[in-house]
Amino acid sequence: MLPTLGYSVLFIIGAIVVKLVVSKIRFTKKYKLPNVVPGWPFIGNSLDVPYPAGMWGVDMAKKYGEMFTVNIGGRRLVYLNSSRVVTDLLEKRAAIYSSRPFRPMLSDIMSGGARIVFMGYTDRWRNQRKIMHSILNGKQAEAKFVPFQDLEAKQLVLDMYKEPENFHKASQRFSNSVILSVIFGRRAKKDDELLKFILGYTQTLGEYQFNPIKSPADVFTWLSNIPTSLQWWRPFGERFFRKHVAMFQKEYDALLDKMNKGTAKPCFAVDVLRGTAKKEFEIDDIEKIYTWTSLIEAGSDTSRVAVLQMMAGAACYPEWAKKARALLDEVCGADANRLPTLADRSNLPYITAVMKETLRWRPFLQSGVPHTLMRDDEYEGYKFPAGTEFSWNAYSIALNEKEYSNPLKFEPERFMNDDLHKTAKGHWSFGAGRRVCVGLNVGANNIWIAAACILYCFDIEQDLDYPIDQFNTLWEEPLKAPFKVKITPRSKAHIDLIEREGATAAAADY
Ligand code: HEM
Repeated sequence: MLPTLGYSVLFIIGAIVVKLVVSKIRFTKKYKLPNVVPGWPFIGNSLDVPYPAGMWGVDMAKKYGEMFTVNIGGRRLVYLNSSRVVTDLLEKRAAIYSSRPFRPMLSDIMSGGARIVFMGYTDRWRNQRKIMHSILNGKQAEAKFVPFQDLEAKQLVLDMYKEPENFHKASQRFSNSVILSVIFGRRAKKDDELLKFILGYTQTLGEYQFNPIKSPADVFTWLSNIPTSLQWWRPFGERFFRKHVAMFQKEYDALLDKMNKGTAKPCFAVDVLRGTAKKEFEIDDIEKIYTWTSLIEAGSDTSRVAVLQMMAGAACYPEWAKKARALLDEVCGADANRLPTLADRSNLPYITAVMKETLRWRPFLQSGVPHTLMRDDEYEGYKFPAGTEFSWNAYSIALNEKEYSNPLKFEPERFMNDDLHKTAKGHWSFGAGRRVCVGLNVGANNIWIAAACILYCFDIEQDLDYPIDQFNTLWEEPLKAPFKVKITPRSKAHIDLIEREGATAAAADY
């Protein structure tokens, strides 16, 4: 009996090995991927990619050149390390390079299949994207956002003045409040419950991204076919989903209550609930919740981090901040006459360059976001199978001197050119092709007004006892300040201005 069982097991193992070898030979005959990085059997390079991956990406690009391929548990991910190849593939061939990897845990279990950022290139994605586009872009949308951005920036400088050590919290509240006002018609409070909840779960989503231990089915996707009772990761994912829906349901119910009492402010959610929004918005409640939630999380986290990076840039390279200050003084007065507003954009092109350089200097998504190829493709002698993933290697492009002169330096002058007002041109921080950030105009204005008000009001300096690590800082650190910095008001007149305009902003209660 035993020898027979032993032979059977040996036979099965042998058959699997032969199958693997045959499919590998077939694959190698048919396809050719660029610079395949050696990995371990079965798990490939799953354990090699650190988080954050920025400086790892820089080193790998130096070693392998314009493209290299890693294997994450059988999924092939090609890193694109130059603007040339990102443009050729993700931009020019966007029609077939715009899907997303299949993520049974993150997308389906944890997000009910309704979170746009994880969706494939499907009709559902197109519809949600259309909805978001209509909320975020165009002249009418801008007219809705700008008053909130101006108001929240005033409170931002007040919060930084009162509690400079909590500058990260001030930035969190600022960006979150802008998008909350547009979506739910309410401001974010200090230590807002929803904001804390978002910061907590975005960190969890980050930790679960392609983590073979926490989220094995996203790495070894075939695991999603085993019986659900054996999927040990599933109960956590389902709990995460239920908690998420319950939290946003609370917002939804609070808004319904305000609508019944006649106290609801005009906002996007009210339009949807009253049925006055467009036809695309006829979607089920889970999808409504995820449309709002995606806007609130993507709209908060990215801008809050960018504002902190702008401050790190000012502390590390003070000469550009001095120049920006002088230009702001010409427009708003050297004696602290008034805070800048977004209406000043046409008179302050240098601040627009500061906004673009903030995005270029240290991209928020350090090694990009994978786009999935939808059918087989060929490029410069390589043959890619459908399903291959491609990511722009953001840090490696941003810090490469073939792409930018003096790339380590924060130097807004590099953007003072004819493309200044093309927000996404000259850097890849908003992504590429058809998946490019749908909120880029809102994000750009958030950074613009925050930078203008902060640079006008404060001296931002390094704390020499704690120099800023420009390369390995985890900028998106959710619970504490990612670096130390000294924030000092410029003068008594500036303090008066901050208190005066900040107090009016803080009093706006809705
Ligand atoms: C500094 C600000 C921002 C940065 C750096 C940023 C960056 C990005 C990046 C890199 C992507 C992925 C692009 C790709 O896959 O090619 C993305 C997608 C997205 N962003 Fe932003 N973003 C910012 C602000 C915003 C804002 C303010 C909103 C909304 C209010 C927003 C909403 C979204 C959404 C919904 C997606 C998913 C789009 C899709 O998958 O089709 N973002 N963003």
